[in-house]
Amino acid sequence: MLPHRANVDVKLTGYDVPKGSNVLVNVWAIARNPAVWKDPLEFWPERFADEDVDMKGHDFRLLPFGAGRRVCPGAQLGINMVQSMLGHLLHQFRWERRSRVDLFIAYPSINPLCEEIGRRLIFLIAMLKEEMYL
Ligand code: HEM
Repeated sequence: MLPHRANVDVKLTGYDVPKGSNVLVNVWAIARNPAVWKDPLEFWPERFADEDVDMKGHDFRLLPFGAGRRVCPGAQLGINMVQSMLGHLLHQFRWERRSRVDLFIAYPSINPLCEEIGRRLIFLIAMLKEEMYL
């Protein structure tokens, strides 16, 4: 999650977080935690159809838009845009399932790209942190 800064001394689940600390919620780890999600590394979107998972910040298992006071104000617009884009793709193209696709095995070249993008994002965040309020 985007970094935030504690503006007061606070105790969180037994840990002292001093005022001024940078705080990051590790959503990457939450999403891959088998205690939270069954077979977390499986691409299995039906998992969300089976239970009612709020994605606007009330269910801490899934936080695509963050939570609390700094939750993404564009969440509904984002959801509408994704649905509209998906609808257009489904409408304009004929889709068929050839075989089971493992995205990471099928496109190994994506991995280094993801890592590079990740590195650049971390660099960008570090720069923003210097320049701004993060
Ligand atoms: C699917 C699309 C989107 C995703 C996944 C997304 C995700 C996020 C996340 C994770 C945060 C950080 C929340 C936190 O720190 O707790 C955020 C913040 C923010 N988002 Fe989005 N967002 C999306 C679309 C949009 C759109 C369409 C807009 C505006 C039109 C927008 C405007 C913002 C703004 C202004 C913030 C900063 C809020 C603050 O710090 O007070 N987002 N978003």
